[in-house]
Formats: sequence, structure tokens, C-alpha cells
Amino acid sequence: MGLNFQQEKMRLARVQKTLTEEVDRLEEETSRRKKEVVHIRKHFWDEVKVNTETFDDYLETIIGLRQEAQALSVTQSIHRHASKRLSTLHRMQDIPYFGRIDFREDGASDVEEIYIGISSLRDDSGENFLIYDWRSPIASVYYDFQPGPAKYAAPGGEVQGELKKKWQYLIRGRELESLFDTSLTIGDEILQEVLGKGTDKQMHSIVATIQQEQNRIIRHDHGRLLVVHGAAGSGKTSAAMQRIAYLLYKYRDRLHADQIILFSPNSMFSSYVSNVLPELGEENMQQVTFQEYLNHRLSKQFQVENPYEQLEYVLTAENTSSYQTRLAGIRLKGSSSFVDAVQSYRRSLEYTGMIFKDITFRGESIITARQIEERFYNQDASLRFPNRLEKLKDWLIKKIKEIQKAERKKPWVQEEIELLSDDAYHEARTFLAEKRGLKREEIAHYEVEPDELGRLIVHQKWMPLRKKIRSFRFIDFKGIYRQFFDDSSQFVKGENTAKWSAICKATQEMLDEDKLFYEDAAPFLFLKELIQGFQTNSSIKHLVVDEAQDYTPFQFEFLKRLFPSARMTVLGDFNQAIFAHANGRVNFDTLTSLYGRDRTEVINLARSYRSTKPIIECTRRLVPNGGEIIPFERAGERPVLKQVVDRVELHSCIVSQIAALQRLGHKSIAIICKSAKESERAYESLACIKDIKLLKSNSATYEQGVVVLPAYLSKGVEFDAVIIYDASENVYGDESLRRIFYTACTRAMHYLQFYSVGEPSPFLRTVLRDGYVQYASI
Ligand SMILES: Nc1ncnc2c1ncn2[C@@H]1O[C@H](COP(=O)(O)OP(=O)(O)OP(=O)(O)O)[C@@H](O)[C@H]1O
Repeated sequence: MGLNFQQEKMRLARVQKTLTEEVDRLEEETSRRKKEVVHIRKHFWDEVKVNTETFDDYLETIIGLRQEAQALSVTQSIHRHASKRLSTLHRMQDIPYFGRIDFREDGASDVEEIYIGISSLRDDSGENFLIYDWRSPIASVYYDFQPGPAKYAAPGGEVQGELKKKWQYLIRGRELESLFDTSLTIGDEILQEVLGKGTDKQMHSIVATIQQEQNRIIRHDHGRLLVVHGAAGSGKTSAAMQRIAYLLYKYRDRLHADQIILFSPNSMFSSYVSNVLPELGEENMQQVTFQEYLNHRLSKQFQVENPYEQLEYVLTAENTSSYQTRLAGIRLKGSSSFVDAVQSYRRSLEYTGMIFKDITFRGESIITARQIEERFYNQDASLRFPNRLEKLKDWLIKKIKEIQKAERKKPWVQEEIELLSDDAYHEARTFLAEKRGLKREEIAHYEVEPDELGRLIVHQKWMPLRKKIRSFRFIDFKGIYRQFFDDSSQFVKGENTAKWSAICKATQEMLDEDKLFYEDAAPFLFLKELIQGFQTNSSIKHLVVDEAQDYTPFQFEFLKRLFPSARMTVLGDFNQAIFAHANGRVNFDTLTSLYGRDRTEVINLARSYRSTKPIIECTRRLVPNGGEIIPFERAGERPVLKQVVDRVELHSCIVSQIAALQRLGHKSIAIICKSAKESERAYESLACIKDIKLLKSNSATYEQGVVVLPAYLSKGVEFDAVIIYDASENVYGDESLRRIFYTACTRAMHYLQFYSVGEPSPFLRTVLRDGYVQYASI
């Protein structure tokens, strides 16, 4: 049976009326609650009588204060909830629902009509659902089944039944424009329509068009680790965002947005995805980059190279003498065998090799590194390593207490007392008097004894020293890491000796200047924490890692230990592994060992949605296993290659091509270069293009319009049209650049153009031969 368009229009109008009434009611409530909050804040102290004369008065004051604070917090919380609901309802006014299923549960006689939207809505009686939240159990039938037998997991157990019909609604400008019986239409009309549009400044939710395989990711709810491996444009990030919204709904009584962290590749990406959750009526999760975390932990001690500096080096310094050594170092330090090597090294420190620093006071060494080392290695070797360190710490604290006692008699203490300013003396007197329990009015008459003052001065002067000991700053972590790179180190196996020597030399030189290569940052921190114990953050319950192919085994080990209570969702695509450390690694096997096979699930996404079919037909042939990628059927032009003779011709062609693309309505156009260095040059030469922008690694927002950027910064984002600035053999001649080239090409949604100064890259040879890329006609 078909739906009656007119009746559906009328139903939509009825739902909109209910929505409007609900919006009016909530607007009134939020404004009233806001006034109440302001009132309570303003008159907070009028309602509380502050009297501390007697204990009873004091108690009464405390109770009064607490009551007022409670009233404020309750009103604030009601106001917050109402405002949140109101903003969701405002969004629902535009599109109250997008889908419907007609479902008959086994054993029931009636067919239920379930309308699905971004949030639920009940009728005036409060008994019946006019709209079901897309995350409700029954709504999963919409995403998972075609008409026929269907089931869903309800809190009380599995519900079986029959899906009679499935509909999609296209509502625009609050009007029902069309509706589709999805069991009759071929292809997905609404998905076609959504994907056919231009890109936006920010990513949007895909709630109305979630595909079955994506729904598995969104509702996946067991195990510790979910690994999603998917082709470029297969919706990994989109599904992950929807997944967060789903988890926030399902566990709304115990999971809050601030207990979820997304590790994103860069700030531009963070800004790009930051709209999805608010669009679904949820608060945003926390977002961070691994680099930010490393800086937070290491920047006091080292100047840490950032990942883009490392990439830029790899992409542009091939003619320097240290290049091959550095590359070998990056690969070695990013491997899982290096994780094992560092762990063995740490175990060896139980017997020998710990390096300590002298403990000094006023420039004099009071406990030497040698004494500390002796003490450490003379302890009972059967004690666990962390316990030995704890004991060492206790011994040091005790020892400096003794030295501190003797210190009081030293002349410098007397000198300090004499030099005390009036203010400092007053402060010291107040502190000492209060410590003795004196009342405020008695302080001024308190006679401070010189001994007492001396004790205080010494105590204060030694405070930083005690702090240093408590935080293990008497351990020379840099020295210990440096020692690992002594040529003779037996921990790194299978590395070519000459290469290993060169890697050691380069690493030690950097350390000597208090600098860390990016590839050393995670291993250094890992070793440090293996020694002193891992810092943990148990408040985080869910961790999402995007662009996971760019993480080293060290980084994952880290995340696992740092967030011991978190479940992890990891998204990646090895074809886009652009960092040099990833060469050779083509799967997520190391990830499976993180929590074990039975606590890990891997889901593959093969269908790619971002680009038109002709673009995907071309790009999937650029990578070895691209045959597995399935293009979504969306028509478009074949990618085009234009070979030019020199840069002058290149720039003139790009300028006219951009004007042509803009005439065709493409709003976001990216000129993607190999490196930042090439991007800068291109930007300067193309400065005549109106409003052209150069994106750099520190760019915080994803820009629309015409942009020039290095390929590695384009990760995760997309553009209406992509121009590969110079796809020549000269630039993309080396096999190691295949993945970066692929990443750049897969950013295009509707149009992909290659330019080549001279011979095109060998990556394009087959696609040109087989006609998946056409030569430009002029
Ligand atoms: N089910 C869907 N409905 C509508 N749009 C979708 C759907 N799935 C993916 N898309 C769109 O496809 C594009 C690519 O999605 P997304 O960025 O999530 O893919 P990805 O796998 O993370 O890509 P990459 O690895 O290349 O960064 C986005 O524009 C997204 O909105």
C-alpha cells in the first residue's frame, strides 16, 4: 500500500503543531528558570544570615548556605535541561522526522507506524510516540532491514516481527517535499541527494541515511576495543560521531560528553567535526591531538618536534646526508619490536643502568648520584621495581630531613632572618602563631623565637627539593634514554649495525641539545613511565582515535595505560598511512594484541560515499588492494589530467580552471601539494586568485573557498573539487609517496583534476592507460 501524500502532509502539520506547543512551553519555562537563577544569585546573601558567634549560629549559617546553594543548583540544572531540549526541538521544527517503518511484532495484530527523527516526541496525552529517537531500540530496524522478517534488541530481550514497509521523507523549509518507499525505489534517493550537495564548513550528521554496515559500528556495544578499517570516504568519522551520540543516549544516566575523548589528527579536523554532536542535540566530547598530549608532558624538558615537521622533513630533505638514517630511525622507533626493546631495557634496569642526578642545595651536592645508585642497587632485588623506587624515595626524604636539621645552624639561615622584610616577617609570624592555635587578636603580640623562624626558613627553602624527590626528578630520565642508544645496546635486534650506529649518534645529538625527534617522544615518555609508574585518567569512559593508521604501537600502548577505564573505538585506513613509520605495516594486528582477540572486534567498511563513481574508479586503482573498495553509484565526470611544460603554464591553467569550477558552482576547491614547502610556492604564484588561502599545520579552522594545502593536512576533510598541483613523476616518483598521493586524491567529492609538469607520476600510468583518467582536451 502506498502512502497518501496528502495525509502525510496533514500528519506532518499535526506533529509540527505539537512541536510548536512544546517549544512555546519550554521557552516560557527556560525564561522563567533563567529569571529564577538570576534572582537566586542576586539575593543569595539576603536569604542567608551569616552569624558565627556561637557554634549553633555557625551551624545555622552553614545549613542556610547549603540550602541556598542547593536551590541554585537545582534551578540551574532544570534550566540547562530545558535549554538543551529546546534547542533540539528547534532543530526538529525544520525536520521533525526523516523515516518511518511499519512494523508488526510477532503475536501482535496491529502494525505499528514508527516515525524516526533526531529525538523523540510524544503526543499531548504523553502516552504515544509521535516520533521515535533514531537511537531507540526499535529504530535500528529502519537501518538494518529491508521489508521482511526483522528483529531488534530491546532492554527486555530480542523482539522479532515483520517489517512491512520502510519510507524516507524529504522535508524542506518545514514542508513535505517528497516521500520514498525504499522497498520500491532503486538506489538511495536521499543519500544521492545528500552526497550530491556541496561541502560545508563543517561535517554534518548522517542520521537520516546511516547505512546498515555503519549502523553496526554505531550500535556496537561489547568488548573493549572496536577497530574500524574502512576505505577513504566510507564514513568512518561520520559513523564514529553518530556512535558517540548513540552512547550518550543509551547510557544517558551514567555517561557524559566530558567522559569521552576524540583523538584527532589536527586542530583543523577538530573544528571540522565539532558540529556533528550539537546538530544531534548532544554536547561535544573533548578533543585533543596526540601532539598536544606529548607537549603537555614533555615541553618543560624538551623542544619536541611536531609530526608535521617530521613529515615535511621526510617529504623534502631526501637530498641531505642524514636522510636515510633518519628514515631508518623513524621506522625502527615506530615498530612494535622497538616497544619490546624498550620494555626489555627497562627490565634490565632492575640490575644495572639506572642513572640518577645529584641532589643539590644552594649549589652544593648533598646526596650524590653515586650514593643514590648504590642505595638503589643494594636493596633487596626480589622487591618489585616500583616498590624499590618508592623505598628509595622514602630513604631520600628521610635523609634530607636529617640534613635539613643540621642546616638550621648554618650562617646563611641567620643571614636570611636578618634580611627578612617586614611583610615577610609578619607573614611568618602569622603562620607560626596560627599553627600554635592562637586567636587572630593574639597574633600581633606573638613573640617569634629565632629557632622557630630558622626552622621555618629552612623548611620553606627545602620544599622544592622534597617536591623534586616526590616526583622522581632525581632520576636522570634523559640520561637513561640516551644510554639506550649507546652503540653496544643489545636490546635492538636485527638492525643493520652501521645504520644502528648512525641512528644512535643522531638521537644522542638531539638529546644533548634537549631536543626530541617526534619519533622519540612517545618511546621516551613510555620508558619514563615504565620506570616511575604510569599516569592514568580513569574518568574517561570512551576513547575514539581517528586516523589510527598514523599511530605507532607506542602511542596505542600509551593510550591504553593512560585511560584504563575507557573502551576504545579506533578508525583507520592503511591506504592513507602517510607517516614514514607506517611503511610496511598493512594491518591493525598490533592493535588486536592490545586487549586480546576476544575483547576486540574489527569491522571493515568497503563502500565509499564521498566521491562520485568515476573518481572512486580512478582512486581505488592507485592502491594495491583498492579492488575491495566499492563505489557508491553517483554520476560525475572522469578525473582529468593536463600535462604542461613548465610552472608558468601550470599556474595559468590552474587560474582558469578555478574560474571554470567556480562557474560550475563548486564552492570549496583545494589545490593539494605534496609538502608545505611546495604549497607556499604554489600559493605565492597563484596569489592573483581572489581570496585564495594557504593552510598550514597550525591552521585552526577548516576553510572554505579556494585553499592551497599540503596533502598531509587534507586528511579527514573533503572538498567539492580537488586539483593535484603537480602530479608529475618528478614530484610523485617515489613508491613511498603512493599513500600520500592517494590520500590527496580521495578528498575530492565531485571533481578531480591532475596537473603534471612534464611526465605524469607512475602512479597514474595504469589509470591513464585504462581510461579512468582522461587527458584534458585543450
Ligand atoms: N550514510 C551516509 N549518509 C550520508 N553521507 C555519508 C554517509 N556515509 C558517509 N557519508 C559522507 O561521506 C563523506 C565521507 O565520510 P567520512 O569523512 O566520515 O569518511 P571517512 O571514512 O572518515 O573518510 P577518510 O578516511 O577519507 O577521511 C562525508 O561527506 C560523509 O558525510
